[in-house]
Amino acid sequence: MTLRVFIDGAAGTTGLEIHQRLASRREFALTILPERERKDVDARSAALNDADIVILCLPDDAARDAVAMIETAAVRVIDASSAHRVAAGWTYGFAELDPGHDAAIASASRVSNPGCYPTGFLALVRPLVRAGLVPSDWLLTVNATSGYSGGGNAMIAAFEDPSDPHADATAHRAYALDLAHKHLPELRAHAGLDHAPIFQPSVVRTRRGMLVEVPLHLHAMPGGPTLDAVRDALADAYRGSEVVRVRSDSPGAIRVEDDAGTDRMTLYACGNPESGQARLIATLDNLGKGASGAAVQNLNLMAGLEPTAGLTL
Ligand SMILES: NC(=O)C1=CN([C@@H]2O[C@H](COP(=O)(O)OP(=O)(O)OC[C@H]3O[C@@H](n4cnc5c(N)ncnc54)[C@H](OP(=O)(O)O)[C@@H]3O)[C@@H](O)[C@H]2O)C=CC1
Ligand SMILES: CC(=O)N[C@@H](CCC(=O)OP(=O)(O)O)C(=O)O
Repeated sequence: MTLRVFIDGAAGTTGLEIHQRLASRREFALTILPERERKDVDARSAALNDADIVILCLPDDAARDAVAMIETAAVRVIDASSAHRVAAGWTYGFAELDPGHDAAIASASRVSNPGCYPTGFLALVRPLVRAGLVPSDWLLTVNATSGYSGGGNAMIAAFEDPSDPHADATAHRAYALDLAHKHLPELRAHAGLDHAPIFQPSVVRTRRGMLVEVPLHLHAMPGGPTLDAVRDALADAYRGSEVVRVRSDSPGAIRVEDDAGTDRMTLYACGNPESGQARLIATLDNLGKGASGAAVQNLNLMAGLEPTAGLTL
């Protein structure tokens, strides 16, 4: 059966990438509104209610409005925005979050795609909390770097503006200095932590890619887990996954672009076994596993298809 899929926000960075990934898929009949109608409430309402599955690639407020416009739970939703990531009645769309979580997504009516930074953080931390290696009340920090496409069309235009002589002035910019970034609720809740981490994001002059890092003083933690125990817990959590890969080595350097252009994520447990200090690192593409790739993975699951169909791994 061909499923009718409406991408609301298809002219945006995330929506465009989802459109490109789905354009050649025969299992789906896509609805994309023309430029003159893409913000027309009547046209969007008709498309939203005529679909089997809608994918929202909109700012948070517009995503909430879109959900309110849907008249029946029979229309299933994947929301790429941060509007519903800790909302009751929504399934968090990170298939590898826990064993069996892919089945919860497959049967869900309302699925919220994870944030790009949380995808890296949760992949590193949640299995360690689940295994009891990181206590739920431990205080964590997450340092992260994103390509500028993470800021959508507006940030891409600012970094690439040919008319601005200063457009290339920024190599690296720290932000969210008020420690109130919109990702904090999902970072805490889905990691299973009592306290939100200190979240230190930055954006760099590369178009896409992401590096998310969690430092740990293993020696100070209850039980003093070893670096090997941490690496083994990560390897156990993602054994058999085509999307999330755990490297057993510790390379000399890891680049923000290492997984750019793909829908995969790579995890590392680096550090110094002598001093008992670790640097857990995830690389992914903010527009791949961090957004559009995850949305297509969730769509595949909800449609009962091979989860990795159409993904670049
Ligand atoms: N970029 C990324 O790496 C990631 C983005 N996301 C999330 O995906 C969502 C989309 O982000 P992104 O693609 O980057 O953003 P963009 O700004 O690139 O795209 C958003 C699109 O939504 C359109 N839009 C805004 N309001 C409405 C409306 N009322 N009705 C219809 N269309 C509307 C915009 O049109 P116009 O520009 O004309 O206003 C634009 O085309 C966000 O919620 C973001 O948090 C999630 C993970 C990663
Ligand atoms: C570089 C940059 O600005 N990144 C965005 C995060 C990406 C985004 O808005 O989307 P999600 O919340 O859905 O991940 C930010 O920090 O707000």
